[in-house]
Amino acid sequence: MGWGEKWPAPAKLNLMLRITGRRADGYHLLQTVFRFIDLCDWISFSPSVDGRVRLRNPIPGVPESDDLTVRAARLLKEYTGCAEGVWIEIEKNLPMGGGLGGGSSDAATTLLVLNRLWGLGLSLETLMELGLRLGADVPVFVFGRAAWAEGVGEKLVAVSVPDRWVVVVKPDCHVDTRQIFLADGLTRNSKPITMTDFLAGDARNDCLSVVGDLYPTITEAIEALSQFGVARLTGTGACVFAEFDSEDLARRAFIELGEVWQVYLAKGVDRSPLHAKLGQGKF
Ligand SMILES: C[C@@](CO)(OP(=O)(O)O)[C@H](O)COP(=O)(O)OP(=O)(O)OC[C@H]1O[C@@H](n2ccc(N)nc2=O)[C@H](O)[C@@H]1O
Ligand SMILES: Nc1ncnc2c1ncn2[C@@H]1O[C@H](COP(=O)(O)OP(=O)(O)O)[C@@H](O)[C@H]1O
Repeated sequence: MGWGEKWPAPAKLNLMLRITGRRADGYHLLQTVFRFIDLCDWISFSPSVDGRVRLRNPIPGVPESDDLTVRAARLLKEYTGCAEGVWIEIEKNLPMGGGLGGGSSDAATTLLVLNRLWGLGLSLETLMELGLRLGADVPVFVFGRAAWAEGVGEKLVAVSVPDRWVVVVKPDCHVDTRQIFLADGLTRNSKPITMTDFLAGDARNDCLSVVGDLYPTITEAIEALSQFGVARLTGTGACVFAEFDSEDLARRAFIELGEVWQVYLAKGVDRSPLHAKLGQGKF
């Protein structure tokens, strides 16, 4: 591997999401199943001579120093004392505020790739801990496997979920995760379930009722997608998705829904495309 290569930052889906409690600091305790899809942002890195971390193409509306890739690179420097600098370039394909975890995935790709390029030798566990400081969704992207998650999403156990084709519909709205977790009507006391319960079909998302009330277009997207398959909300939205056993069925839904909605056709994968590219071995 070398400088200048493009590295994938895949999207995730929450195949179910239950809120089972709340910590003293206000963060919510969850049970969720994460799986990756082969829809990706792409990030490349080149060395800078002045030791600074800079973005070649800041995302409109996101100040450079707030960008999760910049924050991830600065955190690595601060944690290790590394004096290197880097130029980061992001090819942004994943919708923001969509519940696909794009910003978190960009951060994880930055942590894993710079750890290699800068020769820092940090373990996956350490990178997951650093990731958690950036956001609750970052650890799973560092982990790189479909996972059953608890805590705020940092207690992860690898799981295998069936291979599926996926259609994702992106309603024309951005959902603020914080706003959903602050909502009065949010269910916060769901009974914990097991992976067996999930596999038997218990796959609801506790955020859906609040999200649907606040954003009627998300309810409409669920209704539209339900004509083709079982439609679910990922994370706190805005995206909704359905899984299909065959590419043909998925493609039919993708084409028909694409006449009205912003849609994506993707394949579910158990292993993150980033980890597949990084290969086995030491992080
Ligand atoms: C709930 C999930 C499921 O994947 O939703 P999505 O963001 O993917 O839609 C995530 O865990 C979200 O993770 P992430 O998007 O990284 O959230 P963070 O930046 O850590 O938190 C944003 C805000 O949401 C609230 N928050 C987040 C996670 C959590 N378990 N409990 C919370 O109460 C907190 O108020 C926090 O300030
Ligand atoms: N590299 C990045 N890509 C996307 N969003 C980013 C990035 N860096 C910071 N953000 C901020 O994080 C917010 C959530 O983005 P994102 O992870 O795409 O959504 P979600 O958590 O709903 O999947 C964005 O609205 C943006 O303000």
